[in-house]
Amino acid sequence: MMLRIGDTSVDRSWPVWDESSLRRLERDAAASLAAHTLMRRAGEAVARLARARFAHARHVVVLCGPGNNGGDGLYAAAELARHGLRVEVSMVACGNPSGWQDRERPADWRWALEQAQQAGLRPRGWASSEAAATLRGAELVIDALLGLGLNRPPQGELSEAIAAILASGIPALALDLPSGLAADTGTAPGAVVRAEVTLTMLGLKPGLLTGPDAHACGELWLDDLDIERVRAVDEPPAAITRLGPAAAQRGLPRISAAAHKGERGDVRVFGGSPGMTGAARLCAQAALALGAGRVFVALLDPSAPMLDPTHPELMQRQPDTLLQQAQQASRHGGSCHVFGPGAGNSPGSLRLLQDLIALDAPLVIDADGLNLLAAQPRDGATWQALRERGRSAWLTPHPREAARLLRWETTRVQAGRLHAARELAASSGAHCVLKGAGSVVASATGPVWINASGNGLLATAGTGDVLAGALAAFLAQTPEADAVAAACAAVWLHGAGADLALAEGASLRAGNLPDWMLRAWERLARPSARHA
Ligand SMILES: NC(=O)C1=CN([C@@H]2O[C@H](COP(=O)(O)OP(=O)(O)OC[C@H]3O[C@@H](n4cnc5c(N)ncnc54)[C@H](OP(=O)(O)O)[C@@H]3O)[C@@H](O)[C@H]2O)[C@@H](O)CC1
Ligand SMILES: Nc1ncnc2c1ncn2[C@@H]1O[C@H](COP(=O)(O)OP(=O)(O)O)[C@@H](O)[C@H]1O
Ligand SMILES: [K+]
Repeated sequence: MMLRIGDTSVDRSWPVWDESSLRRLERDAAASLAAHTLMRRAGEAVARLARARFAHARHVVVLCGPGNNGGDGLYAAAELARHGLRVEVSMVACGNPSGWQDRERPADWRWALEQAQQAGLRPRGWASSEAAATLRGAELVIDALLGLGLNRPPQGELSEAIAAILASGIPALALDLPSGLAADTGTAPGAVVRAEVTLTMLGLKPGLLTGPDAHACGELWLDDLDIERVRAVDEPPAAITRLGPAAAQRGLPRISAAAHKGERGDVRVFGGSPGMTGAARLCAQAALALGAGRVFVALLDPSAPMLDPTHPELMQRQPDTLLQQAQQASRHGGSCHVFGPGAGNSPGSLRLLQDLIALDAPLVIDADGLNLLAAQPRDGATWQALRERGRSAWLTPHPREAARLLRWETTRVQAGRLHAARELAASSGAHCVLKGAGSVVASATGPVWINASGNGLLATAGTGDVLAGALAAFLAQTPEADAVAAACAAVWLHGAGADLALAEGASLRAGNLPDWMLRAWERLARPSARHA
């Protein structure tokens, strides 16, 4: 079965596999199949997609590397030649042709080379001096240089071939992964192919969904090579799961027809020190828009006006008053607190954060709340209280905030986003939403989700405050047992709103993001889901 990931008509909760799990799956599958079956299926799938997706291409160059990724490419080349296309095959970093059938080479690779030769192809070695000529006139280049086996920056012929693809401007169909992209992390240690389309085999890899170079994959397709075990699952989620609309839909708050405002959750937002009141207001406005029954906001700037005339529904209180209200209410459920947007770093802010951590209500810690936390010793009382609290806490760092919390460099966070999010969750006992393209939702135990929605339009001030407010609105309306599903819904809608804005060519700013999120919600929710 082959399909385009992101096609909403077939969206499922796709499991995502790290390299070692994929290798295990491959071994298990290969053990019960005739020799070379997986490579045959992979090559056939690539040829099928090449012919369908690049139907105009009559002249195809296939660049094959020294491992099984190259073997898949050789079999795909044979298939394309059998369909009458003009196909040229270049063997990159494969050494002298006289050694291609040496026993040290992978058996599948040697078999695929024979298949290509039997199809009438004459694979040639890579000639550095003729790099540009190798690709000249081609309408499609199939990148079968490196896949799962990347273990160091591409050098020599491999980096030359990647550079030639990049310089040629010819559309590239990457086989399994864009060559140079690390499957587990979405980083590129050196040059990386920028593919128009990637057809990945067997299962999705984290590095195609999150990480600084994940976007190198372009349009993403999956072929499961007809291995039953890797099919999309609904329940329970895999260890790592792609967060798409199907999963988001399951986490949407259910609003009963007879609901009253007390049942739709109270959100209390603490933040907005002098000069930063907008951050707390944006957060509160988002909580309101996303359906919280009542939203209270305490601004830490004592001179801030007590009314937001654009949003008279918001109830503004002094910080001490709102804290007292939170202390009295927190045991009754149906509320969520947010600490952080624009909160500053004064001793008073820290005390407030500590008081909120001590309460028995869900708590979202964002922005300055995370910076205050980062400045506290890991073995001190604040972190200890966070680890020991009974109700869920949510940390929503962007990569730099995560780096401060973990005491790492930001580049280290970005070089292993799943690892960073898990590490943060494990050390704090809280759930973590590591923001940035492909946001990662992780818990101390339990599965990790990688968000599939969102785009660069979100890279504008205040959109993180909106996420914190939306998250709080959903958590306040959801029983603790379903908190992760609700958070996933909020994270997905946040990106999906931006995707709708992009599709319509509209401008996006934090202030109108909640409206776009509601439109995304409208599209997602069947009437029965919203009003069940
Ligand atoms: N496992 C699966 O689930 C399935 C796998 N399938 C296919 O197999 C592919 C994985 O094959 P693979 O393991 O042979 O690795 P691959 O990426 O071809 O390269 C390894 C070779 O490259 C070399 N090399 C690495 N980095 C290098 C560098 N920077 N610069 C230079 N050389 C470098 C490395 O050399 P070495 O480290 O040994 O010196 C080795 O020779 C996978 O992506 C998919 O296409 C599917 O068909 C079925 C399901
Ligand atoms: N290129 C991108 N693709 C997807 N999401 C993005 C991108 N850039 C930013 N975002 C999202 O936008 C939000 C920005 O949050 P944050 O950095 O906290 O901003 P602020 O502090 O200004 O509110 C996060 O949810 C992040 O995931
Ligand atoms: K590749």
